[in-house]
Amino acid sequence: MSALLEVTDLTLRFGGVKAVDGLSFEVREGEILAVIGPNGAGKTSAFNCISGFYLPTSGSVVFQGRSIVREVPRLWHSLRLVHLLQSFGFYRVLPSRVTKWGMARTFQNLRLFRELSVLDNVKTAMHANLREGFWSTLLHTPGYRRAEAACAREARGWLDFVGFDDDEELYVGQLPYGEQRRVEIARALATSPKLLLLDEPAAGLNFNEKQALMALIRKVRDLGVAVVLIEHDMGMVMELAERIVVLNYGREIADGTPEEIKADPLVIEAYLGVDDDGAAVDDTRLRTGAVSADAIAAAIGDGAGGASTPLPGTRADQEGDVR
Ligand SMILES: Nc1ncnc2c1ncn2[C@@H]1O[C@H](COP(=O)(O)OP(=O)(O)OP(=O)(O)O)[C@@H](O)[C@H]1O
Repeated sequence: MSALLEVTDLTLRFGGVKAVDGLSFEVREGEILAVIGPNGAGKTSAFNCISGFYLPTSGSVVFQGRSIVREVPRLWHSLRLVHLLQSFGFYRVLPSRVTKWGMARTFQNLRLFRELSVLDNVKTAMHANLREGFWSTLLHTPGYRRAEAACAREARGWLDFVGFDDDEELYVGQLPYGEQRRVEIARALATSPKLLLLDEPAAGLNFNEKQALMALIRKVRDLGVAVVLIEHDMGMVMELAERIVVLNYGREIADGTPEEIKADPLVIEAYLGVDDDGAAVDDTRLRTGAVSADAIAAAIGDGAGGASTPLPGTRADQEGDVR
């Protein structure tokens, strides 16, 4: 499988904070890749750089051979004109363009038009591709009406694909949270992506909804669309992802199959930190069996919708939260 997306040495600073620190990874065509890491590890910041919402401090992002992040000449840096130029669209590719190139995304906090109907929300994703001009739109010419009808048909097709079977004329704001998530995925798919980025798609979903979401993500992959998801539900990640990239403090600390990741001491340490003696859960203690990899993997994962079982005496146990 060839690389669809190549992220190289990506760095994003917020003042003194390095949210993303020299991150490099690639996404292959048609794969399901999970990006995991403790809270604040830089996952969403990386997504925002990749999809054109944030301008990284340095590094490159190449999607289907096209550069999303463009090198800014040193002169502009020294004249401190970088941000001014970028705000006018120079040296950057805007998110709308990235979407046209075939990358779609959803957000950690849903970004739907709550006052629009379900169908209209999905149609908005296709309007950018409508060829009808100003006058035909204003005059509602037969050509415009045909294009609109085709757009509505396609939007219904995507709603059907994601399993939305409620009333398409309801305002999105009237829908339960799980249904809104489906609509957001339908809207992303309506842009005909080659790569779909999902930011915590299972957040707030119950067990059955998570199961349905996993089935949907596999269905999307079967269309030939690569899916990259940020997710805290380790049960879901381990079951769904073909490959996992793990971040900690903005850096990649591991990249491998779910089995490799579960057994990786750095990953375990990143999630569990120190034990009650203040000692890091390190490789030696794992090898000697003082802490078993399986037990820690169970603590990292909470099953798709199930309850988590932190190890006694770990930070997760003390805080009551393994995210
Ligand atoms: N707009 C911002 N301004 C300043 N600092 C920010 C901003 N966005 C994120 N950060 C900081 O960057 C770091 C990475 O945050 P980010 O949200 O990318 O992490 P994350 O892995 O997605 O976390 P979570 O799993 O909690 O969503 C954190 O230290 C965060 O406080």
